[in-house]
Amino acid sequence: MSSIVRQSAGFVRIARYSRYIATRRGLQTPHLLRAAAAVRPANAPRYYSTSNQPPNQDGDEKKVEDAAKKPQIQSTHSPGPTGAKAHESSTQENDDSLPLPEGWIRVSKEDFQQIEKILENGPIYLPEREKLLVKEIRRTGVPRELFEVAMKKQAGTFGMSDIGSLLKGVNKLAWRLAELDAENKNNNTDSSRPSRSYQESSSQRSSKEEENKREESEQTHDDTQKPKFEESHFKSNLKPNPSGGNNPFKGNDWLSTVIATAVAYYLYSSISEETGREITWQELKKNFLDKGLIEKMIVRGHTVFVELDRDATRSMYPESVATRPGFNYYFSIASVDAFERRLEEAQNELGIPSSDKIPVSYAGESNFMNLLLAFGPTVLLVGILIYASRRTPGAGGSNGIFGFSKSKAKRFSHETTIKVKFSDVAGMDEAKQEIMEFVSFLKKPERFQRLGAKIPRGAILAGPPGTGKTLLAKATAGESGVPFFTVSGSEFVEMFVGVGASRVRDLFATARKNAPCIIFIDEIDAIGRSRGESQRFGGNDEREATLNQILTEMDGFNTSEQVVVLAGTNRVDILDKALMRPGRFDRHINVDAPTMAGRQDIFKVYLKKIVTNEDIEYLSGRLASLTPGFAGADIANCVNEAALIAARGNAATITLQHFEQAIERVVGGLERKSLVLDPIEKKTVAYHEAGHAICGWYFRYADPLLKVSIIPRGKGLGYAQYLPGDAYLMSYNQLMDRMAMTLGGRISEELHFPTVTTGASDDFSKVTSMATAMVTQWGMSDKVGPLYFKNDEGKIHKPFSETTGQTIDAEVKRIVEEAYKQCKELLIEKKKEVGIIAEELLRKEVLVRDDMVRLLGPRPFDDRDDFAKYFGEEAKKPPTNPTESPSPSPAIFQKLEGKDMR
Ligand SMILES: Nc1ncnc2c1ncn2[C@@H]1O[C@H](COP(=O)(O)OP(=O)(O)OP(=O)(O)O)[C@@H](O)[C@H]1O
Repeated sequence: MSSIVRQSAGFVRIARYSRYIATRRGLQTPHLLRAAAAVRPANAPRYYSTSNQPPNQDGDEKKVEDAAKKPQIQSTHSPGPTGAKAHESSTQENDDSLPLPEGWIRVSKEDFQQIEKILENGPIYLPEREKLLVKEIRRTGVPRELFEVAMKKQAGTFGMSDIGSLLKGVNKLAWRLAELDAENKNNNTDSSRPSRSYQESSSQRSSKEEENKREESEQTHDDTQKPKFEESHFKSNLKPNPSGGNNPFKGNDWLSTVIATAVAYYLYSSISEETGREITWQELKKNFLDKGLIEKMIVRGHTVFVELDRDATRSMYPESVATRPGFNYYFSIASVDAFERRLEEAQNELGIPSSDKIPVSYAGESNFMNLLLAFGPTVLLVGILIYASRRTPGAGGSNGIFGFSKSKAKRFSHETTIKVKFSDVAGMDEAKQEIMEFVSFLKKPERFQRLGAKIPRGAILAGPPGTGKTLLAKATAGESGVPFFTVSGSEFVEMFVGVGASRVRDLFATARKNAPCIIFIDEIDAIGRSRGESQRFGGNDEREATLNQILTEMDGFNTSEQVVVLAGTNRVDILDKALMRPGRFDRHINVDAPTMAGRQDIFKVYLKKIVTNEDIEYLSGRLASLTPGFAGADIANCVNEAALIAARGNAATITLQHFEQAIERVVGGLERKSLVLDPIEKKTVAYHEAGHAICGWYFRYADPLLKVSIIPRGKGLGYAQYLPGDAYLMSYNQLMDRMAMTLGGRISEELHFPTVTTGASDDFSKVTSMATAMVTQWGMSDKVGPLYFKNDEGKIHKPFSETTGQTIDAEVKRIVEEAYKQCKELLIEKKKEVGIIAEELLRKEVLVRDDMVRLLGPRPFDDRDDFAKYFGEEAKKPPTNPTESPSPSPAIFQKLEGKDMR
């Protein structure tokens, strides 16, 4: 395709050039017209007016005399090319004419008209003004090629093969006229030095004048009104230049001729006379078939071309286009059968004997077209595939097409994207410590190699979501300043078999090329799941092949290759043991949810990035104690939420209140202002939450209560917020108090309403799972004993006997009943207090710790240290947010113990 485009662009260039020769370099009309205009005022009357000639002009009189001495020129008309000799001989008869170069022919008036017609209508377009110059060819003669073409045209034998000659002739002529023009201009500018040739020209001019006048009177044309050029400008003693000067088409250069022919064909075919015309069957029958003028018919697809007997047609229709060579009528047919029938009938009607019937031949539409239609789509498809495969970097061969087998790992480099440093990762000092060793290995490998230490190949970072595993890996790359390739385990898995393994190969090959570098495979459990585990569910060969490839690649490193593989997962428990063995992922780094101090550090990192006037030390501590169980990602989100809340209120800085609103939003969910509870439901929710609050206040081991609310948020209709603190061990009593407190809502409903609601189901779920864990995992049941039964819901068979199962059920029930009894005794005792808190809740909707102290007096037990520091008497009081709009609603109650109670 592109070659065709290039080719036609080449034609266009040549065509332009050809035209350029004829119009710019050749005829130089603008100059000519300017020159003509300059002399016209003086000379025009002498040329174009016979009646207004000024009487006393010596020069003119002399010219008239000269003209009278010269013999009259008689044009010799030659009917065809054979008359060329006669034309050449006529050169002597015309003194006004210029010497004829070799291969040029003098033309008669009739021939001149014919040539003029060709030049005006021929393949090369001449602007109107330049056509006037064509008149000059009476004096210059014409190239033989042009003359012959003119004769052929006159005889009606002009064909495609003559186009080359025509163009060549036109070019030669254009060039000659241009030279004349150039010479005349030179003469004009050097008027102070009249040359001999000029004097000759002057003498010739008068004879020309005479001739013009004679022609004018003969033709009785009113040419006097037409603008004419000063002829003296074209008279010169210019030596003939048969080779055409600088003409690029000079001589018989075959290439020029071929190109010229091609250009001419292109131009001519676009403007030439028609080569065919559609005709109806009726017309064809009436005008040609019935008269026996049809020689042959050719069926091509659904078109029939009619070949006429040209001589017979010429004798019958001498003026018809049908007589032109190469001209054919054609008509369309619906089907070949129908056409044959019709033709047969028409010929039978005319009584044409079978031996004289019109021969019909059948031609394939076009071999090329047929081939194109048959093989084109296939060739195109194959071409596209090959093209696509070539475009894929490194494609072909083992990499296959479209890059399916290329690793999708994203590459980051120290200079461009990885700006994370260890200082940006807060609250996981041990993990940082572990991983920093990789950095020193990448930076100074010789320190390890010198002592014969083997460089660790990789580390698995395991921990809950959002705890900063990816961040830690990025910081490692940022600190070590090496390229960092990050890819998710799921990106190895594709629907094509073998793709995962080849992507692993590609990833490691790229990493080796860029060593030293770090590969980080996030969510490695997507491919690193234990092979034995997956067999149980039918297995997945593709995933296993990918895992095997990772194992192979990690084995394939030699100790000097500085490629470190880090992997992140939330499910380290299901990873294949082979992956975890030393020599592959040597280090197992736990990245757990941050402790209180860790959260404080993380808060500090993010508080630095926002605008706040609060004391960062106090603020970060308070926020950290408000957010037990929060991972780094939750903290980052919380700080951002606070900034958004502050911005929404057009605040100048972010205050503690904004942070607390943000935490509440993150913990409890979005406030549901549209949820309107009816009064009974609202009252039930208030008493339910008051039951929890009273339990939290009066049970010794309950977590400190922070806030009670009956504003619906997230999925819950109300909630009580406790601060459980970072408890790593829990005693039996703590568990019992927590269970009793969780049942406080339902028991309060029982005590204050005639019936109970569905709102306590989430409480029951928590209580049940706590009691079950006490019996089956924590060894807190004497009857079951110190046994551990893993609660795996996927397993069909329980890991204990039927009898043990019954014992477990009985023990779980017993523990829950004990907690129930404990709670009921307290709430019966504190029934009045429950009522006080519930009524206050109905009024204010949100109660904070201060309200509880005001209504119930101080809590009878000491608070935890951290709680006392940030929320006790000595601490600044957190601003309350009682202004949030009330909104009652149906169904489920949900409470929050920090984050755990969701
Ligand atoms: N210790 C931390 N210090 C600072 N920012 C942290 C920390 N942990 C998490 N973040 C923030 O949380 C975002 C998410 O962390 P990251 O993607 O590293 O978690 P992850 O453990 O890889 O999670 P997942 O297991 O879901 O992939 C980080 O971009 C960062 O903003």
